[in-house]
Amino acid sequence: MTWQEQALPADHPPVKSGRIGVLVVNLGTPEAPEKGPVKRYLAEFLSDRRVVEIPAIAWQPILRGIILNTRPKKSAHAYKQVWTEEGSPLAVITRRQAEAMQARLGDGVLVDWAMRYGAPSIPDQIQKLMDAGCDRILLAALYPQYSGATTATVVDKAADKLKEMRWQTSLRTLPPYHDDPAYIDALAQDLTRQLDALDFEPEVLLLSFHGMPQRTLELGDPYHCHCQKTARLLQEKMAGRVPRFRVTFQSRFGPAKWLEPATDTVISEEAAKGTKRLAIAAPGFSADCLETLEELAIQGREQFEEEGGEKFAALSCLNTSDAGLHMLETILKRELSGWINF
Ligand SMILES: C=CC1=C(C)c2cc3[nH]c(cc4nc(cc5[nH]c(cc1n2)c(C)c5CCC(=O)O)C(CCC(=O)O)=C4C)c(C)c3C=C
Ligand SMILES: [Fe+2]
Ligand SMILES: [Fe+2]
Repeated sequence: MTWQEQALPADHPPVKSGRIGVLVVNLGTPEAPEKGPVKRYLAEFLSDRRVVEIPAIAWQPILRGIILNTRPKKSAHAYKQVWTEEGSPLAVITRRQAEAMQARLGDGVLVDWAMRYGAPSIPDQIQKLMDAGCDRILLAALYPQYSGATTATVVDKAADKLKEMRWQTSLRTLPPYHDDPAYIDALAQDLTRQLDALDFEPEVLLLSFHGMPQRTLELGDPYHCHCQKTARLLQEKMAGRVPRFRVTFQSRFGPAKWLEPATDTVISEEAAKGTKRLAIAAPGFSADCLETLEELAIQGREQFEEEGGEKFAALSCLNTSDAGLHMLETILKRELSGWINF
């Protein structure tokens, strides 16, 4: 009998079987569009020190005393307007993206998905992949533009899980892809397809990115620069398809100064100067979610029409479009190279 054939002691930890896992991650979303689940979700999200960079001793009383007593009701109402039979759009689309990647990457890898806040959690999904024999995992947070509040906190959460282990899985993380030709091409192709299908020609296309506190830019977070670079490359690629592009930042939260110009301010400015036909895209979101479906498609439209606009279109995110899936397949395969060659 060779040593490889000897039985392991009963209490021996499971032997990993050399499989490769991919964990697709996005922000997270409540379990239901009701006050209780929204409150639990917001409590977890807004307690993350990467998201709200105020010392806990000052922030937690504000969060627990004010925000978690007022915002959940309002947010639950907003979630109700976009909720689907299968659940929250962000979770449903992320799951479908992972399923599509499993089909495209083949049996050589196991693809699963997780939410940074809420369920399925990153630690549970890492455990699941390891239980299935993965000793190498590619952690793919689907944020094209890097920020401490999004990309870094996903890595922190995975590292918290690995901290518990004697025998860790190897981990790779997907780099930001804000200027990757595969991403820019996918956006240009998919937005052009959607513009071609409209029954009007927009005078302006707003490129609306999620906002961040202005302070994060001053502290060196590359997020703002990544958004600007995505926008510049996309405008170059789509040159001539719409007369004007404008970069804006949405979803301001709290009283601090956020990145400008704000999307709602720009919608007002455009309406005030007589723009009648406006389209809006959200290239920083890899999946449609509350921020695109409610804030842009519902509130944005209402605002533009009330202020004198006539034609409005909120374009979809890459989601599971052909262009979007092709892009994800390209960047995941590239990141897996050396582990598995396609
Ligand atoms: C795409 C990148 C995102 C960045 C950067 C980001 C920063 C950021 N967000 C908040 C506060 C909130 N964001 C909320 C929702 C939300 N945010 C993102 C993405 C980014 N956030 C997504 C995809 C979503 C949608 C989630 C969904 O369920 O569909 C919310 C919750 C909704 C609400 O109550 O309005 C809050 C709050 C901060 C403070 C921040 C940067 C520091
Ligand atoms: Fe956010
Ligand atoms: Fe910048």
